Amino acid sequence: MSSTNEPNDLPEVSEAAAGQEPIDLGRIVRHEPAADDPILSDPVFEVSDLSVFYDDYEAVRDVTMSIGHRRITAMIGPSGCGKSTVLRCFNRMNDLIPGARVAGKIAYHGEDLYAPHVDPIEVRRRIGMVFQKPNPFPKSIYDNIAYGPRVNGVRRGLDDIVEEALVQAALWDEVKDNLKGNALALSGGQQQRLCIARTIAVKPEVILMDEPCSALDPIATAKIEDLMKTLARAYTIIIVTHNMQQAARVSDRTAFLTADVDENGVRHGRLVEYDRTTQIFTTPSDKRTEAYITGRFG
Ligand SMILES: Nc1ncnc2c1ncn2[C@@H]1O[C@H](COP(=O)(O)OP(=O)(O)OP(=O)(O)O)[C@@H](O)[C@H]1O
Repeated sequence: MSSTNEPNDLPEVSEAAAGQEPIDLGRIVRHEPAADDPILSDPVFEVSDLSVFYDDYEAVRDVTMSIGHRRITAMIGPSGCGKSTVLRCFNRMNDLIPGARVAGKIAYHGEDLYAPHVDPIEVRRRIGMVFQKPNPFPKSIYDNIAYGPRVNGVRRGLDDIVEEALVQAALWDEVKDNLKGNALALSGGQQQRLCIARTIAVKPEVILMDEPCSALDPIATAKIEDLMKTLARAYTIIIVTHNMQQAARVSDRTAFLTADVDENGVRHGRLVEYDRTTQIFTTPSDKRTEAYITGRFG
C-alpha cells in the first residue's frame, strides 16, 4: 500500500478556516514544501512558472509545483480553471492541439520535457493517460491490451503481458475466459479498467487520469479508486477530478486551481494552493480553497 492518506469522508473544515471574511482574489499562495518533504528529494516532475496558451489566450498562468514519486496527486477546481490543460502538459498531449503552446518549464526527472531532442511519442509511452470517457478500441479485450506492446515491436510473451496488465487493473478475473470477446461489450467500469490495463501494458512510469470516473456509477467508481490506491505502489498518478470527496479519498497531495479575471475581463487559470490532501481539506491556507471545498463557490 502506498503512503496514501485515506480518509473515508471529507474531513470537517476547521472553525478558523470556515470564517466568513471576504475572499481575497488577488493573493496567490505558493506552497513551499517543508524541508523534510520527500517530494523535494524525489520529485518525478518539477513544474516552474508554467503558462499554457491557446493561440493568444493564456488559459493557465504561472503554475509551480512538484509531483512526488509513486504518489497520487489530485487537481481540483471549478470548471474552466485549466486542470485538464495542465494535466495534458505532463505528457505533451497539448502538442496535438493546434495553437496550444507552453511557456515555463516542466522537468521530468530533472530533464526538460519540452527540450527539442525529446521525443513526444516516447514521453507518452512513459507517461500514459486515461480519459474521462472509456475509449477501448473496437477490438477484442486481448487485442486492446496487446496493441501498445505490438506497436512497440513486442512479438513474444504477449500472453503474459496481457495477463499481467489485466491482473494489475483488477479485471483479469472478470474477463480471463472471454479474452477474444469485444471490448465494447464490457460495462463502462470494466471498459475504464481495460483502458487502465492498456495504459499499464506499455510499462509507463506515470499515469495521468482526466476525470476517469465521471462517466461511471458509484460502484464502478469505488473499484477504480481502490485500483488507483493499489497502482500507486508502482506508478505515479496524477488525477483531475470534479469530485472533491474522490480527491480526499485517494490522493496524497491536492492542487487547487481557480480562474482569476484580469483587468480586461479575461479569465486565466491559476494554481491557488498545493499541499498535503489532509491539509487542503482541513486547514487550507487560502480563502478561495476554503470557499471551494466548503461549496461556497465553483
Ligand atoms: N483546445 C482548446 N482551444 C482553445 N481553448 C481551450 C482549449 N481547451 C481548453 N481551452 C480553454 O482553456 C481554459 C481551461 O480549460 P480546461 O479544459 O483545461 O479547464 P478544466 O479546469 O479542465 O475544465 P473542466 O473542469 O470543465 O473540464 C478554458 O477557458 C477553456 O475554454
